[in-house]
This record gives sequence, C-alpha cells and structure tokens, in this order.
Amino acid sequence: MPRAIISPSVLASDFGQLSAECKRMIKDGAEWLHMDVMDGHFVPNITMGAPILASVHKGVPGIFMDCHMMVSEPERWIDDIADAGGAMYTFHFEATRNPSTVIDKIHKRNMKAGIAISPDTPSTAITDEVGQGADMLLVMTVYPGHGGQKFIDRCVPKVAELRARFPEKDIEVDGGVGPKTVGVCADAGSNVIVAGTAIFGAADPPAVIQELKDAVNTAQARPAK
Ligand SMILES: O=C(CO)[C@@H](O)[C@H](O)COP(=O)(O)O
Repeated sequence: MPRAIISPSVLASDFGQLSAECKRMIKDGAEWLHMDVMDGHFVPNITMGAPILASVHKGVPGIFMDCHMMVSEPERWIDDIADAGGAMYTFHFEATRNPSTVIDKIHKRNMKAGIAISPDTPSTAITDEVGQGADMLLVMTVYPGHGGQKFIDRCVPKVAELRARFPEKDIEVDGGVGPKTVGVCADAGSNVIVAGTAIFGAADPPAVIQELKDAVNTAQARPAK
C-alpha cells in the first residue's frame, strides 16, 4: 500500500504569506503542498497560475507542489506548470476527451500525472487503462471551486472501488476532509489527504497533520477483510 501523504490545501492559507505558510507546513509535517489552480471557467473561482507557483517554488526549497488543475483545457498549462516547478499535475476527467494523451504529455515534462473526478462522476469512468497510466487518482469529496465546504459522504465508495482496482496507486481525497472525516476515507483506501480549513484553521496545525497521518497508517495496518 502506498505511504501516507498529507497535502495541505493552500487555498485556506493567507495568500499574501504563501511561501512562508508552505515552509511552515513542511516544518509541521506535510509531505506535499496542494496548490489549487482555478481558471474561473471550469470552476466558478479564480486563484493562481504558473507565475505564483514559480515564485513559491523558488522561495520554498524542496517543496513538492501537488498542483490541482481545475481548468477547462488541461493540456494548455502543462508546460507552464512544469516550468514553474510543479511536481504533480492533476487534471479533471470531466475537462478532457483524451485523458491518456494528457497523461502522456504530463509525463513527457517529468511531472507525475493525477486524474481527478468531481462528485457526480462515477469512479468507473476511469478505465483500467487510464488509471494504470496515471500516478494518482483524486476523488473530490466536494464540488471543486471553493474551500470550506461540507464533506460529501456519498463519494467515499468511489475511493474503495478505485483502491480495489489500483492497489499500488496514490489515491487522494480533497474537500471537507479533517479529523472527523479522514477515517472513512482512509478506511476506504485513500492514502493522500488534502485538508485546507482543517489544518490552516487549527489552533495546532502539526497535531492535525499528525492526526490525519495516523488515520491513514492505522487503516493500512488493519488486516484486510
Ligand atoms: O480544491 C478544493 C476545492 O475546490 C479543495 O482543495 C479545498 O480547497 C480544500 O479545502 P477544505 O475543504 O479542506 O477547506
């Protein structure tokens, strides 16, 4: 089973202090930083693009930028994000007709490729071929576009379905995930946990990061049913 990874969503952070907040998260125990790139078209919100990512990459040595591309034309930004230092490029299944082509292009730029599904997309939309070609599968547990939303429970069985088909892949969950909801995600087989509000809004962020990691490690240590 892949290792536990906590990827704080910087959407909930103080954008003016982005590099400092990313540095703090790494010090507090985060493996990755989840960078929410929104284009105002695929989702009803605009956040940041390659120039900001490049600046964060420069200011935070060793950062693994887990770039969640909530954009309409995922192929269009691959070069820019690679040049900015992106490590993982996760695009939405709903935004392309050629997921395998997008995955190939991401790999050609030496980034890991993730494919995301929104709450209304079934996990079975990700074929065995597409899933095997990707490095990570992202199950959105809120509708993409904003931080601070309520976790949607009905998305959890999709994690289990994907874990059964892809035992070696990273499976990420994102949206409304925190100490109260991480357990069901980890039990279903998710090992990459994105949390924004739950970490950035906490009185003790390192404790929350540890709690999320423990939930994944505990679920993985349980004997298979
Ligand atoms: O991409 C998104 C939402 O579109 C997520 O990354 C959220 O930003 C996570 O924030 P919380 O739900 O944990 O506050």
